[in-house]
Amino acid sequence: MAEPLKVLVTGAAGQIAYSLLFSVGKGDVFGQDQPIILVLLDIPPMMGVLEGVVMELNDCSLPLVKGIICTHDLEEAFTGIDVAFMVGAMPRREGMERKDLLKANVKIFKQQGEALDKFAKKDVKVLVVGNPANTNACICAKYAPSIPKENFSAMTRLDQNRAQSLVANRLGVPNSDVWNVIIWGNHSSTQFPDVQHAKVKIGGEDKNAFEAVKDDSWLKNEFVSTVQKRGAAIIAARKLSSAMSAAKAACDHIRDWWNGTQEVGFNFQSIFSINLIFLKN
Ligand SMILES: NC(=O)c1ccc[n+]([C@@H]2O[C@H](COP(=O)([O-])OP(=O)(O)OC[C@H]3O[C@@H](n4cnc5c(N)ncnc54)[C@H](O)[C@@H]3O)[C@@H](O)[C@H]2O)c1
Ligand SMILES: O=C(O)C[C@H](O)C(=O)O
Repeated sequence: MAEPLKVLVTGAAGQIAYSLLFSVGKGDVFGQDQPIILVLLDIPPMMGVLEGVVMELNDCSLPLVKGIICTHDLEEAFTGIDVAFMVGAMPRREGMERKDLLKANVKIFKQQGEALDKFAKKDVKVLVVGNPANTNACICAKYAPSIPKENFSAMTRLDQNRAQSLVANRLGVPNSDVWNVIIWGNHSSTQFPDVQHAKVKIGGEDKNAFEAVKDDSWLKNEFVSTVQKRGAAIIAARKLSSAMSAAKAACDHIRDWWNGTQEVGFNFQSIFSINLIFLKN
Protein backbone atom coordinates (compact mmCIF):
# COMPACT_ATOMS: atom_id res chain seq x y z
CA MET A 1 0.00 0.00 0.00
CA ALA A 2 1.06 3.62 -0.67
CA GLU A 3 2.53 5.88 2.03
CA PRO A 4 -0.23 7.75 3.93
CA LEU A 5 -1.15 11.23 2.69
CA LYS A 6 -1.32 13.93 5.33
CA VAL A 7 -4.68 15.67 4.88
CA LEU A 8 -5.49 18.82 6.87
CA VAL A 9 -9.07 19.92 7.55
CA THR A 10 -9.37 23.33 9.21
CA GLY A 11 -12.56 24.20 11.08
CA ALA A 12 -12.64 20.52 11.96
CA ALA A 13 -15.16 20.95 14.78
CA GLY A 14 -17.66 22.71 12.50
CA GLN A 15 -20.63 21.53 10.54
CA ILE A 16 -19.04 21.09 7.07
CA ALA A 17 -16.12 19.18 8.55
CA TYR A 18 -18.50 16.79 10.29
CA SER A 19 -19.55 15.37 6.89
CA LEU A 20 -16.24 16.00 5.14
CA LEU A 21 -14.07 14.04 7.57
CA PHE A 22 -16.19 10.93 7.19
CA SER A 23 -16.12 11.06 3.37
CA VAL A 24 -12.37 11.68 3.22
CA GLY A 25 -11.77 8.98 5.84
CA LYS A 26 -13.71 6.35 3.95
CA GLY A 27 -11.83 6.87 0.70
CA ASP A 28 -14.25 8.97 -1.38
CA VAL A 29 -11.51 11.44 -2.32
CA PHE A 30 -8.16 9.67 -2.61
CA GLY A 31 -9.45 6.18 -3.36
CA GLN A 32 -9.66 2.86 -1.59
CA ASP A 33 -5.91 2.11 -1.87
CA GLN A 34 -4.67 5.36 -0.36
CA PRO A 35 -4.13 5.46 3.42
CA ILE A 36 -4.37 8.87 5.08
CA ILE A 37 -3.46 10.71 8.24
CA LEU A 38 -6.18 13.19 9.15
CA VAL A 39 -5.01 16.46 10.70
CA LEU A 40 -7.81 18.33 12.46
CA LEU A 41 -7.33 22.03 13.21
CA ASP A 42 -9.68 24.26 15.14
CA ILE A 43 -9.42 27.08 17.68
CA PRO A 44 -8.65 26.41 21.37
CA PRO A 45 -12.28 26.79 22.67
CA MET A 46 -13.37 24.03 20.23
CA MET A 47 -10.88 21.39 21.42
CA GLY A 48 -13.52 19.67 23.56
CA VAL A 49 -15.91 19.39 20.61
CA LEU A 50 -13.05 18.17 18.45
CA GLU A 51 -12.38 15.37 20.94
CA GLY A 52 -15.93 14.20 20.32
CA VAL A 53 -15.36 14.27 16.56
CA VAL A 54 -12.21 12.18 17.03
CA MET A 55 -14.14 9.68 19.17
CA GLU A 56 -16.69 9.35 16.37
CA LEU A 57 -14.03 9.00 13.68
CA ASN A 58 -12.39 6.25 15.72
CA ASP A 59 -15.78 4.58 16.21
CA CYS A 60 -16.30 4.59 12.41
CA SER A 61 -13.38 2.13 12.31
CA LEU A 62 -12.18 3.36 8.92
CA PRO A 63 -9.44 1.10 7.51
CA LEU A 64 -7.74 3.86 5.47
CA VAL A 65 -7.29 6.22 8.44
CA LYS A 66 -3.81 5.49 9.81
CA GLY A 67 -3.72 8.34 12.30
CA ILE A 68 -5.59 11.39 13.57
CA ILE A 69 -3.84 14.53 14.79
CA CYS A 70 -6.02 17.00 16.64
CA THR A 71 -4.63 20.46 17.32
CA HIS A 72 -5.04 24.24 17.60
CA ASP A 73 -1.34 24.79 16.87
CA LEU A 74 -0.56 26.02 13.33
CA GLU A 75 2.91 24.46 13.15
CA GLU A 76 1.59 21.06 14.20
CA ALA A 77 -1.35 21.34 11.80
CA PHE A 78 0.50 22.47 8.67
CA THR A 79 3.78 20.54 8.92
CA GLY A 80 4.33 18.22 5.97
CA ILE A 81 0.74 18.27 4.70
CA ASP A 82 -0.11 17.07 1.17
CA VAL A 83 -3.61 18.53 0.97
CA ALA A 84 -5.47 21.26 2.87
CA PHE A 85 -9.23 21.64 3.07
CA MET A 86 -9.45 25.21 4.42
CA VAL A 87 -12.93 25.25 5.91
CA GLY A 88 -12.36 27.04 9.23
CA ALA A 89 -14.08 30.43 9.03
CA MET A 90 -17.26 32.14 10.14
CA PRO A 91 -20.38 31.33 8.08
CA ARG A 92 -22.85 34.08 7.10
CA ARG A 93 -26.27 34.42 8.68
CA GLU A 94 -29.59 35.35 7.12
CA GLY A 95 -29.52 38.78 5.45
CA MET A 96 -25.74 38.86 5.01
CA GLU A 97 -23.77 38.64 1.74
CA ARG A 98 -20.64 36.49 1.75
CA LYS A 99 -18.48 39.63 1.38
CA ASP A 100 -19.78 40.75 4.81
CA LEU A 101 -17.53 38.02 6.24
CA LEU A 102 -14.36 39.71 4.99
CA LYS A 103 -13.58 41.43 8.25
CA ALA A 104 -13.92 38.27 10.34
CA ASN A 105 -12.34 35.79 7.96
CA VAL A 106 -9.58 37.42 5.94
CA LYS A 107 -7.16 37.47 8.87
CA ILE A 108 -7.54 33.70 9.28
CA PHE A 109 -6.38 33.13 5.70
CA LYS A 110 -3.43 35.51 6.04
CA GLN A 111 -2.24 33.65 9.12
CA GLN A 112 -2.84 30.23 7.61
CA GLY A 113 -1.22 31.26 4.29
CA GLU A 114 1.91 32.09 6.30
CA ALA A 115 1.70 28.71 8.02
CA LEU A 116 1.38 26.95 4.65
CA ASP A 117 4.45 28.82 3.43
CA LYS A 118 6.52 27.81 6.45
CA PHE A 119 5.42 24.27 7.19
CA ALA A 120 3.52 22.55 4.34
CA LYS A 121 5.01 20.51 1.49
CA LYS A 122 5.79 22.78 -1.48
CA ASP A 123 3.44 20.78 -3.70
CA VAL A 124 0.53 20.94 -1.24
CA LYS A 125 -2.89 21.33 -2.89
CA VAL A 126 -5.09 23.88 -1.12
CA LEU A 127 -8.86 24.18 -1.39
CA VAL A 128 -10.37 27.27 0.23
CA VAL A 129 -13.97 26.71 1.32
CA GLY A 130 -14.34 29.44 3.98
CA ASN A 131 -16.16 32.50 2.63
CA PRO A 132 -15.66 34.76 0.79
CA ALA A 133 -13.83 31.84 -0.77
CA ASN A 134 -12.20 33.51 -3.80
CA THR A 135 -10.81 36.43 -1.81
CA ASN A 136 -9.62 34.13 0.96
CA ALA A 137 -7.87 31.87 -1.59
CA CYS A 138 -6.17 34.87 -3.11
CA ILE A 139 -4.98 36.03 0.32
CA CYS A 140 -3.81 32.57 1.29
CA ALA A 141 -1.75 32.31 -1.92
CA LYS A 142 -0.31 35.80 -1.43
CA TYR A 143 1.00 34.91 2.03
CA ALA A 144 2.45 31.59 0.84
CA PRO A 145 4.81 32.84 -1.91
CA SER A 146 6.96 29.67 -1.87
CA ILE A 147 4.00 27.55 -3.02
CA PRO A 148 2.97 27.79 -6.71
CA LYS A 149 -0.17 29.87 -7.27
CA GLU A 150 -1.81 27.06 -9.20
CA ASN A 151 -1.84 24.96 -6.03
CA PHE A 152 -4.56 27.22 -4.59
CA SER A 153 -8.21 27.05 -5.56
CA ALA A 154 -11.50 28.42 -4.25
CA MET A 155 -14.56 26.24 -4.03
CA THR A 156 -17.19 26.91 -6.69
CA ARG A 157 -17.85 23.21 -7.17
CA LEU A 158 -20.99 23.53 -5.03
CA ASP A 159 -22.39 26.01 -7.57
CA GLN A 160 -21.48 23.64 -10.39
CA ASN A 161 -23.20 20.73 -8.63
CA ARG A 162 -26.27 22.89 -8.00
CA ALA A 163 -26.48 23.90 -11.66
CA GLN A 164 -25.97 20.33 -12.86
CA SER A 165 -28.66 19.00 -10.53
CA LEU A 166 -31.20 21.72 -11.45
CA VAL A 167 -30.91 20.82 -15.14
CA ALA A 168 -31.04 17.08 -14.41
CA ASN A 169 -34.14 17.47 -12.21
CA ARG A 170 -35.85 19.65 -14.81
CA LEU A 171 -35.37 16.90 -17.41
CA GLY A 172 -35.84 13.90 -15.10
CA VAL A 173 -32.42 12.46 -15.99
CA PRO A 174 -29.64 11.31 -13.62
CA ASN A 175 -27.19 14.04 -12.53
CA SER A 176 -24.40 12.07 -14.20
CA ASP A 177 -26.14 12.60 -17.57
CA VAL A 178 -25.53 16.37 -17.44
CA TRP A 179 -21.97 17.66 -17.98
CA ASN A 180 -19.87 20.63 -19.13
CA VAL A 181 -21.63 23.07 -16.79
CA ILE A 182 -19.52 26.19 -16.18
CA ILE A 183 -19.56 28.65 -13.28
CA TRP A 184 -18.11 32.04 -14.18
CA GLY A 185 -17.06 34.49 -11.51
CA ASN A 186 -16.75 34.39 -7.75
CA HIS A 187 -18.71 32.18 -5.36
CA SER A 188 -21.14 35.03 -4.75
CA SER A 189 -24.54 36.26 -5.91
CA THR A 190 -22.86 37.79 -9.00
CA GLN A 191 -21.65 34.44 -10.35
CA PHE A 192 -22.95 33.26 -13.72
CA PRO A 193 -23.91 29.60 -14.14
CA ASP A 194 -23.49 28.89 -17.85
CA VAL A 195 -24.99 25.92 -19.69
CA GLN A 196 -24.23 27.23 -23.18
CA HIS A 197 -21.79 24.34 -23.68
CA ALA A 198 -23.51 21.86 -21.37
CA LYS A 199 -24.60 18.49 -22.70
CA VAL A 200 -27.37 16.18 -21.61
CA LYS A 201 -27.81 12.50 -22.36
CA ILE A 202 -31.50 12.13 -23.04
CA GLY A 203 -33.43 9.51 -25.01
CA GLY A 204 -30.16 7.79 -25.91
CA GLU A 205 -28.70 10.96 -27.51
CA ASP A 206 -26.26 13.65 -26.36
CA LYS A 207 -27.97 17.04 -26.74
CA ASN A 208 -27.05 20.62 -25.98
CA ALA A 209 -28.75 21.74 -22.72
CA PHE A 210 -30.85 24.40 -24.49
CA GLU A 211 -32.05 21.86 -27.05
CA ALA A 212 -32.87 19.33 -24.32
CA VAL A 213 -34.60 21.75 -21.90
CA LYS A 214 -36.62 23.49 -24.63
CA ASP A 215 -37.26 26.49 -22.38
CA ASP A 216 -34.71 29.25 -23.04
CA SER A 217 -36.47 31.65 -20.72
CA TRP A 218 -36.12 29.26 -17.75
CA LEU A 219 -32.44 28.65 -18.49
CA LYS A 220 -31.70 32.36 -18.90
CA ASN A 221 -33.66 33.58 -15.87
CA GLU A 222 -34.97 31.32 -13.09
CA PHE A 223 -32.17 28.77 -13.45
CA VAL A 224 -29.48 31.46 -13.16
CA SER A 225 -31.00 33.22 -10.17
CA THR A 226 -31.74 29.95 -8.36
CA VAL A 227 -28.06 28.96 -8.53
CA GLN A 228 -26.95 32.48 -7.58
CA LYS A 229 -29.23 32.57 -4.52
CA ARG A 230 -29.14 28.92 -3.45
CA GLY A 231 -26.81 29.49 -0.49
CA ALA A 232 -29.13 32.19 0.90
CA ALA A 233 -32.21 29.99 0.34
CA ILE A 234 -30.60 27.20 2.37
CA ILE A 235 -29.73 29.60 5.19
CA ALA A 236 -33.32 30.90 5.22
CA ALA A 237 -34.69 27.35 5.43
CA ARG A 238 -32.15 25.67 7.74
CA LYS A 239 -31.08 28.71 9.76
CA LEU A 240 -27.59 27.35 9.08
CA SER A 241 -25.51 27.48 5.94
CA SER A 242 -25.14 24.50 3.62
CA ALA A 243 -22.97 21.76 5.09
CA MET A 244 -23.67 18.30 3.68
CA SER A 245 -23.66 19.58 0.08
CA ALA A 246 -20.63 21.79 0.77
CA ALA A 247 -18.70 18.79 2.13
CA LYS A 248 -19.70 16.70 -0.92
CA ALA A 249 -18.57 19.51 -3.25
CA ALA A 250 -15.22 19.81 -1.43
CA CYS A 251 -14.71 16.07 -1.88
CA ASP A 252 -15.66 16.25 -5.58
CA HIS A 253 -13.32 19.20 -6.10
CA ILE A 254 -10.25 17.59 -4.54
CA ARG A 255 -11.03 14.14 -5.98
CA ASP A 256 -11.10 15.52 -9.54
CA TRP A 257 -8.09 17.74 -8.97
CA TRP A 258 -6.10 14.85 -7.49
CA ASN A 259 -7.16 12.13 -9.92
CA GLY A 260 -8.20 14.12 -13.01
CA THR A 261 -11.72 14.29 -14.40
CA GLN A 262 -13.29 11.20 -15.85
CA GLU A 263 -13.95 12.07 -19.42
CA VAL A 264 -13.69 15.59 -20.79
CA GLY A 265 -10.26 17.09 -21.37
CA PHE A 266 -10.18 20.64 -20.04
CA ASN A 267 -10.33 21.26 -16.32
CA PHE A 268 -9.05 24.52 -14.91
CA GLN A 269 -9.67 26.31 -11.66
CA SER A 270 -8.47 29.79 -10.99
CA ILE A 271 -8.30 31.56 -7.68
CA PHE A 272 -9.29 34.80 -9.33
CA SER A 273 -12.53 35.73 -10.99
CA ILE A 274 -13.05 32.74 -13.24
CA ASN A 275 -13.71 29.22 -12.10
CA LEU A 276 -14.27 26.71 -14.88
CA ILE A 277 -14.78 23.02 -14.74
CA PHE A 278 -15.80 21.07 -17.79
CA LEU A 279 -16.68 17.82 -16.27
CA LYS A 280 -18.63 14.68 -16.74
CA ASN A 281 -18.87 12.73 -13.52
N1 LIG B 1 -17.41 27.82 -0.87
C1 LIG B 1 -18.56 27.24 -0.59
O1 LIG B 1 -19.27 26.72 -1.49
C2 LIG B 1 -19.07 27.17 0.83
C3 LIG B 1 -20.20 26.38 1.13
C4 LIG B 1 -20.67 26.33 2.42
C5 LIG B 1 -20.02 27.05 3.43
N2 LIG B 1 -18.93 27.79 3.13
C6 LIG B 1 -18.19 28.51 4.16
O2 LIG B 1 -17.41 27.57 4.92
C7 LIG B 1 -17.11 28.13 6.20
C8 LIG B 1 -17.39 27.10 7.30
O3 LIG B 1 -18.77 26.80 7.35
P1 LIG B 1 -19.36 25.85 8.51
O4 LIG B 1 -20.82 25.77 8.25
O5 LIG B 1 -18.56 24.60 8.64
O6 LIG B 1 -19.13 26.78 9.79
P2 LIG B 1 -19.09 26.35 11.32
O7 LIG B 1 -19.25 27.60 12.12
O8 LIG B 1 -20.00 25.20 11.60
O9 LIG B 1 -17.61 25.80 11.48
C9 LIG B 1 -16.51 26.64 11.31
C10 LIG B 1 -15.41 26.10 12.21
O10 LIG B 1 -14.23 26.85 11.95
C11 LIG B 1 -13.60 27.06 13.19
N3 LIG B 1 -12.66 28.17 13.09
C12 LIG B 1 -12.89 29.50 13.22
N4 LIG B 1 -11.73 30.18 13.15
C13 LIG B 1 -10.76 29.27 12.92
C14 LIG B 1 -9.36 29.36 12.76
N5 LIG B 1 -8.72 30.53 12.81
N6 LIG B 1 -8.68 28.21 12.57
C15 LIG B 1 -9.29 27.01 12.54
N7 LIG B 1 -10.62 26.87 12.71
C16 LIG B 1 -11.34 27.98 12.89
C17 LIG B 1 -14.75 27.32 14.15
O11 LIG B 1 -14.33 27.17 15.51
C18 LIG B 1 -15.73 26.25 13.72
O12 LIG B 1 -15.50 25.02 14.38
C19 LIG B 1 -17.96 29.41 6.28
O13 LIG B 1 -17.15 30.53 5.97
C20 LIG B 1 -19.02 29.21 5.21
O14 LIG B 1 -19.55 30.43 4.77
C21 LIG B 1 -18.44 27.85 1.85
O1 LIG C 1 -24.29 30.81 1.11
C1 LIG C 1 -23.48 30.68 2.03
O2 LIG C 1 -23.17 31.58 2.80
C2 LIG C 1 -22.86 29.33 2.26
C3 LIG C 1 -22.27 28.78 1.00
O3 LIG C 1 -21.40 29.69 0.40
C4 LIG C 1 -23.32 28.31 0.03
O4 LIG C 1 -23.27 28.68 -1.15
O5 LIG C 1 -24.20 27.51 0.43
